[in-house]
Amino acid sequence: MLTLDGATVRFGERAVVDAVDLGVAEHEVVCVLGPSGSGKSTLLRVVAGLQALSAGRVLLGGADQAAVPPHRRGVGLMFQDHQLFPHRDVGGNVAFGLRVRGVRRGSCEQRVAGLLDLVGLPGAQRRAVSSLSGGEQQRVALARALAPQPRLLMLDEPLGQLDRGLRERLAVELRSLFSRLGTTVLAVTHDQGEAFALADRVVVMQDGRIAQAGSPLEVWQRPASEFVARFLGFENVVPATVSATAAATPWGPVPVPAGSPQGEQRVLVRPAGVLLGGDGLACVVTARTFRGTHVTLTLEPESGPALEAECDLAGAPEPGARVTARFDPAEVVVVPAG
Ligand SMILES: Nc1ncnc2c1ncn2[C@@H]1O[C@H](COP(=O)(O)OP(=O)(O)OP(=O)(O)O)[C@@H](O)[C@H]1O
Repeated sequence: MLTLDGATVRFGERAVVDAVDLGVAEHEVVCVLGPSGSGKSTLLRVVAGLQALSAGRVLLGGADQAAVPPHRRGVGLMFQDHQLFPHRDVGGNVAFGLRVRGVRRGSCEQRVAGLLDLVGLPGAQRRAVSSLSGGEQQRVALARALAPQPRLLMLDEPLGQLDRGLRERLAVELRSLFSRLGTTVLAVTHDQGEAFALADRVVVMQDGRIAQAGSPLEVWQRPASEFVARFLGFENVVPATVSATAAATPWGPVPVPAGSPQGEQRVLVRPAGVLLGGDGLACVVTARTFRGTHVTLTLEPESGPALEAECDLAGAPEPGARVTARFDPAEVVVVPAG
């Protein structure tokens, strides 16, 4: 459906999108994830035809888009601030793309009603946009983007403005909606939870380049670099010298899975892999955070940086308690620095 081939955008000397190769298959939902300024929005603008390439190609359905203006590309774009027309009602907003394409009033009204059902706002045609909550406005913006049946739907921080609870719920709803409709989606977000809930495939960007691409599970289980690991929120990452199945780290020896890369690397220990008790690294508990199903502890070890540990609600030690920490190799990943 979509192929980016060495796509590069330079502003002055700086490549904001740097030789990106990326494919999106029909019916696939791909989420581009990355910190602010990593080039995500520019990438979407390139595909939409709103930003010219300095080098490389954009192909849609196999056809080079270099000479195709934005309105002829058949892509829908939904921005983070949803940009609804405040003076049109909900129906007028959803119908906008249909009316400009010359769809007749009767079939237009039918389509609008169907789309509002689809996004969970049945019968909302005559409501004023200003009377809607943030989440409802988001749904209207989505219905408007879906209305012309774009072959590729692009979402820029689709749930960015909403509070966390609503964002998670809408991400799950969107995912099921897209799979029912068979929509091909390229979304960008800086929120890993949103990306993981929405996507078949996640693409992590770092300074205009792809740092890692894979299924949410692959990326979560095996971050490709220290950058990706930290971006996903993993804090337990230290320099390490790996030899066979042990790594020398500032925390002392850490067991690593067989087949791990050897030599100077970084070691990531997932919080669930920091086990309390037994013969291990002496630590003091400095913080305890309740997470609903478990407790996250911050430990200050006798050597090395702070450690984050996850443990059961029952019997979780209090701040100030002295504990020992061991490491479960199943939760340890050796990653390259960078
Ligand atoms: N027209 C422009 N001229 C110069 N620099 C630009 C232009 N557009 C974007 N940039 C720069 O390119 C970089 C990438 O911007 P982009 O908006 O693609 O990042 P992003 O990953 O989408 O960030 P955010 O999550 O904050 O929206 C930023 O440093 C930005 O300042």
